[in-house]
Amino acid sequence: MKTPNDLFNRLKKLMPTEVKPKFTSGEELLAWNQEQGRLRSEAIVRENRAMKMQRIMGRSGIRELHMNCSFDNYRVENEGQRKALSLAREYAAGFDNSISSFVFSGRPGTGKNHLAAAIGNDLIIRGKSVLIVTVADLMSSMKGTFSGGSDITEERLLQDLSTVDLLVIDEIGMQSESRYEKVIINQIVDRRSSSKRPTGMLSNLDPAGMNALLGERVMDRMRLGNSLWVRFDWESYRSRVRGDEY
Ligand SMILES: Nc1ncnc2c1ncn2[C@@H]1O[C@H](COP(=O)(O)OP(=O)(O)OP(=O)(O)O)[C@@H](O)[C@H]1O
Repeated sequence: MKTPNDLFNRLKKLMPTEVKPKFTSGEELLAWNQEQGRLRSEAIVRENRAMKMQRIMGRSGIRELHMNCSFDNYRVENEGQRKALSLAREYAAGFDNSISSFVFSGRPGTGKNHLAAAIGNDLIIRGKSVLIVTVADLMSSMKGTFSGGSDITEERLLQDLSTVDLLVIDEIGMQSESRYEKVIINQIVDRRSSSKRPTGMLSNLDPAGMNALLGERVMDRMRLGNSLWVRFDWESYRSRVRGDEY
């Protein structure tokens, strides 16, 4: 059997003298080859992940508006924000192998999406798949699978939603959720928690309101492990957003 050194010596003979190879021995050639294989398989995983997001929502996992939200550009002006920021950072840092979900509830414009996107952006950099989606978008994707022209089934979409590393469901309670919406959210949270995948929820309702809306069964699953529940009860930041800060 040919060794990496035999192969390297043959390559050397074939190579024009002015070409400087990236390696100088058979061992280096082998290591280079293995590294290229590793980089290629990482690229394939990334491509598959991006394709999955496109398939689920027709876009990347975090909306453009929130792509630049980070822990560093979340401004702290009161104790509540300081605590929320620190808990969100801790949540992201401890995400690997964790089953813990999070619920950010409270007033509009207080940074629930900002901190959820900061968690998501941090995880994406670490190679995780993240999808932040509103209930309305979720339902229109589900309903889209019923149309004759759709090439994705309801089951496939549910499966995709249940297997992203972090799914964040936004605007819970914006409309009076229909029975179908409750069943779908129930199924997604159920599937995700039984396969040990965490879910994030963002809502203007308080925990009691979320319980009344989605039911004890779903909200109990959101408490698995060391889950994070934060109340955002300060003034809206929206009037201060200029649009060019990040
Ligand atoms: N503490 C903060 N520092 C910097 N930017 C902030 C802060 N809080 C909120 N923002 C910005 O204000 C805007 C509104 O915040 P965000 O969308 O996170 O609010 P929300 O709590 O999710 O609101 P809603 O309940 O209405 O969806 C965003 O552009 C966000 O980046």
